[in-house]
Amino acid sequence: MEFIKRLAGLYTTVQPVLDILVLSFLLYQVYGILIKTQAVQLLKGAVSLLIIYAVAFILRLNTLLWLLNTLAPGLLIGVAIVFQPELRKIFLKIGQSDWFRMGKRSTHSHLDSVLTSAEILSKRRRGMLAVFTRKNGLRDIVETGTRLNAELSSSLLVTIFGHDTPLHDGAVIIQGGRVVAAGCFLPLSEQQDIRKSFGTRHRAALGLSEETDSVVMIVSEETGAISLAYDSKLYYDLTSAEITRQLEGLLDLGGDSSAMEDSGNERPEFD
Ligand SMILES: Nc1ncnc2c1ncn2[C@@H]1O[C@H](COP(=O)(O)OP(=O)(O)OP(=O)(O)O)[C@@H](O)[C@H]1O
Repeated sequence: MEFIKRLAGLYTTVQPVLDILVLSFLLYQVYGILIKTQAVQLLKGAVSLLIIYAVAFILRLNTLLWLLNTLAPGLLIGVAIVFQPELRKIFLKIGQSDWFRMGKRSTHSHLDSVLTSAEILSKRRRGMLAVFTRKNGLRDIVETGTRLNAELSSSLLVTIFGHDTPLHDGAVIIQGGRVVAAGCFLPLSEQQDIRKSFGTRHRAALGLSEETDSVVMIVSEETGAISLAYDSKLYYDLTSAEITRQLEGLLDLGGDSSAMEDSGNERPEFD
């Protein structure tokens, strides 16, 4: 009995810390999702309205307060309509998050296999789209293609993308060293400021990176450029060393993905 009382006493001390930790974690996750879905505009709008409301409340600007209170339901519906794509992306990310996933993770040799195949395909001017899954599951995307569940190897990827077979059209989904599916259809990005010369392959890679936390490697059929798309950005025409460094960080293989921001020539490719 004494022990339970002590435990309860200890919990009372720890409770505020736990409260703050859980709240910080949730706020951090929400912030991450907002940044990655480019819904910061939505946040800025909401904060501006809150500030106006607070000022009106403190200064007792009754007419403004009345107007804001009257318009609030309409504003909420309006915001939901105007920011429907952003809200959709936020909910998609939350819904697909699999924070407790225990599945196998990608390793260095998986990364090397994909990069080797990308280099071979690049020389042969064959296009490729390879998706590395991270926390978000891609069940819906996998359903659009053909399930393979095959062991990942560079020869398998070169076989898929190097020949005009039905599976070369679309993307392969890679998870934990296995090619889960091929010929998958990815959502197309609607970003306007992406380079005009980019076709649907690059748009599809960018589109998936807007809706999920996946990393997509693209080989351009036209130029042979190897690029990466993640966190709603496209990093065009990277060297093998840059790709390795990025993927090491993004797939938790001991590298540093923040290196992208530090080096000059690796800016996202928009104009
Ligand atoms: N939504 C999509 N999901 C998956 N793959 C797609 C999608 N849209 C296009 N692709 C792939 O991209 C190919 C068309 O590439 P397109 O030439 O339009 O793009 P691109 O970005 O200019 O690339 P490239 O530089 O390789 O020509 C299709 O044959 C198909 O394999």
